Amino acid sequence: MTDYYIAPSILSGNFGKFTEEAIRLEAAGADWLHIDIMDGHFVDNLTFGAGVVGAMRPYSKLFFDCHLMVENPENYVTAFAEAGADSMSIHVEATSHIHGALQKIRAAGMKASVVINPGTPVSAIEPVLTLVDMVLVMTVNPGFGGQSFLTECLEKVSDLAMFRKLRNLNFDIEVDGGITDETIALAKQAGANAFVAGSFTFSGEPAEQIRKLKAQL
Ligand SMILES: O=C(CO)[C@H](O)[C@H](O)COP(=O)(O)O
Ligand SMILES: [Co+2]
Repeated sequence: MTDYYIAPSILSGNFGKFTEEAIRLEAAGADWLHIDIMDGHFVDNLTFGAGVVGAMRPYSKLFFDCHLMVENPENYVTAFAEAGADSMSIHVEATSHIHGALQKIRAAGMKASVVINPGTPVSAIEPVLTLVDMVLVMTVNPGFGGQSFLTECLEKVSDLAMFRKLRNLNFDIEVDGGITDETIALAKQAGANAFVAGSFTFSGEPAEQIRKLKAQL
């Protein structure tokens, strides 16, 4: 049986109240907490680093699903492991050493996940699909919340699901960007089982918004 995960993104929450937002999302029924780390280089936006993740950690039992939109993410593996991250999702476009970086994440005791931007084909990550616990398919260009879902990315989700079956692999498939109670059904149908939702979660009462998302699964 497939496990499905709703991962609200704290990117759309109140940046003055990270800990309170994490507590609120856990009470609202979130399965994971999606944490967007941006460096102002890989994407044109800046958020925060491992220090904030470590500060939230004692207040939440949620799985911390850390999405690093940073150049050379391999340099931050130890910091995120020490901060209590459960997984690190790193972009294949952000490092010349994706294979070694994913190995380093697992060696540090976290789940390893590789991310592809809308313009990156599945073939770019095929050589590392035996090394990952999850593939994150971006369904918007990374950097900002509140963008529209790119339907054309769904073909990559189905290709990954097919590849996984043919090779008898076992990774989760997450989608990130523009997920609503309508687009989540399309992503699920294509084969995704983890769904990031930032602006949708915070566009109403999070518990009610998460309930609407789960109703589609
Ligand atoms: O990685 C991200 C942006 O780069 C965010 O996780 C994503 O945009 C979530 O926000 P929304 O659900 O509003 O699209
Ligand atoms: Co994200």
